[in-house]
Amino acid sequence: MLKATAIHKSYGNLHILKGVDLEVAKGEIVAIVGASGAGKSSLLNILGTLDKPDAGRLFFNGHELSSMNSTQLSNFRNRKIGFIFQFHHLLAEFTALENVCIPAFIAGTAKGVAEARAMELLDMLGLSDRTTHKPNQLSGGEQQRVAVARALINKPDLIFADEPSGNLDSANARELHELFIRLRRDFDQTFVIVTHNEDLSNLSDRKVTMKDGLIIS
Ligand SMILES: Nc1ncnc2c1ncn2[C@@H]1O[C@H](COP(=O)(O)OP(=O)(O)OP(=O)(O)O)[C@@H](O)[C@H]1O
Repeated sequence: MLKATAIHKSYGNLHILKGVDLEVAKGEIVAIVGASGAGKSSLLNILGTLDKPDAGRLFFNGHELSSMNSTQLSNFRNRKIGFIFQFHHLLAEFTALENVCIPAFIAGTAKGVAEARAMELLDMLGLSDRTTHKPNQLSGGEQQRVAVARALINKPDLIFADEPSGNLDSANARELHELFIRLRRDFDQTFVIVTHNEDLSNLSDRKVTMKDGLIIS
């Protein structure tokens, strides 16, 4: 599904990614682990097309992404990729339902269709009685599950998550990890997850370890 070859990235004179190769197959949960500063988030941002590599190639289902212009890339991101971050980045003035719908509206989905799908997702994630709550009326675990529903609304092929349970207590973290496993089992959902959480990396199908800008195992 995803193939990255010889990815390089520097910030100023800091060479952060030094030739990273990675392939991810459909239905896999890949955890990227490694010490702080190893380049995990930088790699995830490049794989998710949020940032551009200085050198290297990126393919998605055989299509080369490096040749797309920025409009094509944002369309691609909106339709094919979901993101979950450590801090959920929900919009404070919108309800849970509205937050989940936003990527669908950006993709041009009709309001009724988007809301029906958002309700279905919120229900699946145990949030059917929280749809009209605003983010500050939700617990941390609930906020992160709303962010998961938002990531899923456009039925993305691939979800990138950066420390998704980094801000959760252990019970909520465990619940989120089980949700990822359930989404993979029931929907063959593919994930690439940067995490320091051993529970999550142990639950994943494959652990990729980074050190000093390279994948070492
Ligand atoms: N936009 C940027 N400008 C300058 N330096 C950056 C930028 N983004 C990352 N870096 C630097 O690149 C290095 C790798 O950062 P990155 O966030 O990819 O590491 P990480 O492995 O995800 O670390 P952590 O586990 O602490 O999140 C760090 O030294 C960081 O300071």
